[in-house]
Amino acid sequence: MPARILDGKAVAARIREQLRERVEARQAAGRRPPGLAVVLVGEHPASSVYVRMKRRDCAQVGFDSQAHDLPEQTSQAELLALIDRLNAAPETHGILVQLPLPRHIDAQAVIERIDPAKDVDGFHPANVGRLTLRLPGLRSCTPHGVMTLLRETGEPLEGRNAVVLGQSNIVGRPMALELLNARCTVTICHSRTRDLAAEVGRADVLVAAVGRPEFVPGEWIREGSTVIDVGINRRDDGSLVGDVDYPTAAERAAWITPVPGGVGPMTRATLLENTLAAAEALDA
Ligand SMILES: Nc1nc2c(c(=O)[nH]1)N[C@@H](CN(C=O)c1ccc(C(=O)N[C@@H](CCC(=O)O)C(=O)O)cc1)CN2
Ligand SMILES: [Mg+2]
Repeated sequence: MPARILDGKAVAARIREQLRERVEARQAAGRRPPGLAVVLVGEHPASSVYVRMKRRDCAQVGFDSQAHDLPEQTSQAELLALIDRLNAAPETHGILVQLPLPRHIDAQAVIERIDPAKDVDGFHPANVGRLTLRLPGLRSCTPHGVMTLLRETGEPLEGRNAVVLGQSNIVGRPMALELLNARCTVTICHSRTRDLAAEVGRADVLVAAVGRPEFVPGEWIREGSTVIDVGINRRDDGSLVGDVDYPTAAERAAWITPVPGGVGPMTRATLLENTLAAAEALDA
């Protein structure tokens, strides 16, 4: 039986519709719309695309989308000064600084300058710490979105073997914590992992976030597993592929995310959810 598709695009559209209704209700009660400041430094081509999509999503659900497009030469001090202003602005509930930043800027210093209550990316150490301790807080969008998507399968996660490929701060590490909090048995694999094929073969739930096109062959995939592909790799012909070899993996998995249309739209929908949650908490 070929795998069933976990359609992130459709789930994200449903989330946006629910958010639009909640924003309408908020405004009917005389409250301001959630405000999201999206900060883009320089002209990284993929980042420009993602930022445009995020701003379009905001408009669709009735958020106040606040654009801050800064030149490549922006200094770290100038960027930190902008963050300070946004931290203090009552109309700004969420602050997102698109990554990667130009090399002359220390991204970690920028992340740590954002008020944790407005850190809708969930990257601030305070929010990562809260996730680690199973305390409520703003949770990183891609892993949080993956958890929403996993719920769509209707299959319980408790006790399942989850394998995360990749240990980045944005995806791999928070993803492993999310799965642990859902009471999976979690393995994180990275470049020093000895027998990747064997580890992947034990995965009831596999999350691939290595950033290498079609890195995971279908023959590694456990029969009947759930395969979540976080990779978004652009091929020379302009098309997108994930980190998993989709056609062969889909022959063995029970559920699989497509690329595009899987995790990417869920990352963006979760950003909107986080922004509304931040607005509700800040304006309470
Ligand atoms: N501040 C942040 N920077 C970055 C993040 C992040 O979560 N916060 N993640 C990635 C990029 N990213 C969000 O910014 C992102 C990438 C892709 C998509 C998406 O919707 N992809 C579509 C395809 C888009 C296309 O056609 O190119 C899909 O997968 O269907 C959403 C978010 C790095 N930086
Ligand atoms: Mg995708």
